[in-house]
Amino acid sequence: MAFVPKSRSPHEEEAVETDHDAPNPRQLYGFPAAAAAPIAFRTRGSELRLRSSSDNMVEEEANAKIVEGDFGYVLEDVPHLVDYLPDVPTYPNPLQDNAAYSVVKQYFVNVDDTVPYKIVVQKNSPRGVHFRRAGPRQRVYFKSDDVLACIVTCGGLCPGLNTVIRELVCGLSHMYNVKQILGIEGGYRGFYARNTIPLTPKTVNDIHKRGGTILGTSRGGHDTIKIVDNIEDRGINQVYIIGGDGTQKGALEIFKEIRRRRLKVAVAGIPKTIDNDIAVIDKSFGFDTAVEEAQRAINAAHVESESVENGIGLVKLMGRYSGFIAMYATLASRDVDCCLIPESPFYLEGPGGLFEYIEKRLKENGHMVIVVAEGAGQKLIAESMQSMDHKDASGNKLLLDVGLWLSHKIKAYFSRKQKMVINLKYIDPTYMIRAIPSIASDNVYCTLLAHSAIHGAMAGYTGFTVGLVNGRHTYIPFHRVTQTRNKVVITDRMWARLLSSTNQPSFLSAKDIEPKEPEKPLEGSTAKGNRDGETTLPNGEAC
Ligand SMILES: Nc1ncnc2c1ncn2[C@@H]1O[C@H](COP(=O)(O)OP(=O)(O)O)[C@@H](O)[C@H]1O
Ligand SMILES: O=P(O)(O)OC[C@H]1O[C@](O)(COP(=O)(O)O)[C@@H](O)[C@@H]1O
Ligand SMILES: [Mg+2]
Repeated sequence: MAFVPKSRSPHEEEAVETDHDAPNPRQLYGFPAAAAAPIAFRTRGSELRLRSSSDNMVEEEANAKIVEGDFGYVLEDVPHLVDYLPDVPTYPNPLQDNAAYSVVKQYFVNVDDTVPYKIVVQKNSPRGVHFRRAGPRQRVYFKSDDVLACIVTCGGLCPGLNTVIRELVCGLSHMYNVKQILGIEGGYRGFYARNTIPLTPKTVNDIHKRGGTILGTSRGGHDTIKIVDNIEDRGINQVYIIGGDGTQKGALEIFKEIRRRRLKVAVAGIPKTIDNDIAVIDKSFGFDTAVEEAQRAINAAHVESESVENGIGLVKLMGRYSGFIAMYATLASRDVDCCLIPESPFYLEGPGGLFEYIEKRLKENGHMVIVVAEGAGQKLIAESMQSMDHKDASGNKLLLDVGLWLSHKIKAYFSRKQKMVINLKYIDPTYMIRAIPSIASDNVYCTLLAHSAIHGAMAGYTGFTVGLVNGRHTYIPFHRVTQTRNKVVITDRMWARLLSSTNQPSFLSAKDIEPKEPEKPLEGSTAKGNRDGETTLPNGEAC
């Protein structure tokens, strides 16, 4: 039977009389209680339809839970425990008795709330893809005393990791009275190779003031079966996984195995990447801190270069596949004359090349500052060094040092030109910008991400990652943030702003610029890459 929402007071949008009457997301979105063919249902006067059913429903749900509504509305929903445990009981949310939160009008998120992915629309645009809004629900699927949560951090460091750990521990304790929280040490392999450490608000109280992660981290070592065996053996029922694209892929595997075993375990991801390369989300935590810290290196490069004749300050910043840190640090600094990123191939010799530009800048200004993202120019270096492709333990490409290579090439070029003596200082602050504690604004952001993850897991959602989409906190299916990578689009306005502010050559000719595909209506999960086909600003705007 279709679910008909009852009349709602602000605190009653999910009102039910008994624990077992809680609206079941399976029913809400057309799944019958047990896996079978989808059914249509009506809510708030609009028809929502499951896009498709298949014989292999379980696998399909792991990858996509798509609901279609009127006027091209598409919800890319996240899994829920009741998808495979239809009889799991619910309880009133303890937040309704919490002195701090109970006074907030409409504290609980309306069960129908979703957030649009594309917000620039025209009169006849379809409503497009939406994600479920994050936040506390009126009913929860875990009794506080029964929760045994664990937290793990994986991949490279990023400012704010400790803040997220702290806020998960304090949020679980203070909002949901959870008493049992374990830290998994040393990344994924810590599940099966290390002992756990108990975490309490007291033990994590001031960790946000420290860089790194108190839990330790690692690359490689993801063994799904061993990890889930361990989760099951320890009786863990909420798993909070903080990490980048690789980590979220690992989290999806863990979720799928947990669901295959029909365990009542919620798996929530908190995306971490200093490179800001995770798809869909507006910005990753720690990114602002990284850009801020990069200013110190750029300032030093500027001071050094303008103090000598023909001074060149060269700064290498992080950015394996995406040049967001370099682009934003350059735009913020205004002292940078040239920014090189992985997305924008460049060349050294000849007209329109880097050497010609350096020479011109030095003649005009007597000094210059170059910022290079570590992933820039990799093809060029590989060609000149005939290097092999090396990978790290997680399978990420190991980069050749573009900073050292470029220093050497620039020096060699100008030593051949005897009339121009240059003075080059190379600064490599790459690890300094990610090993520091997060700045105030990132700390607040970390709190909200941690709280979103907790509310989602308590409400029975699973197999999701939290993320800011157009300034609103959402739950996003894992596969959505791992199938593509967020990159600077060099034919969009933000890169044009950078080119105009530095005056550097674009290193592109008209034939290098692929014609933009004509805009197609977004179709559910087929929509890939940046929304609106434009560069996503870390502040959430598209431009
Ligand atoms: N495709 C994958 N499937 C399962 N686990 C993965 C996958 N890719 C990476 N991982 C695991 O995720 C963890 C972190 O990955 P890594 O790429 O190093 O960092 P990040 O998550 O920051 O991108 C590692 O333990 C790695 O083994
Ligand atoms: O920690 P390592 O292995 O030296 O890795 C350095 C890489 O880590 C990064 O900080 C990104 O790390 P993640 O993929 O873990 O987010 C890159 O900027 C850099 O290339
Ligand atoms: Mg990564």
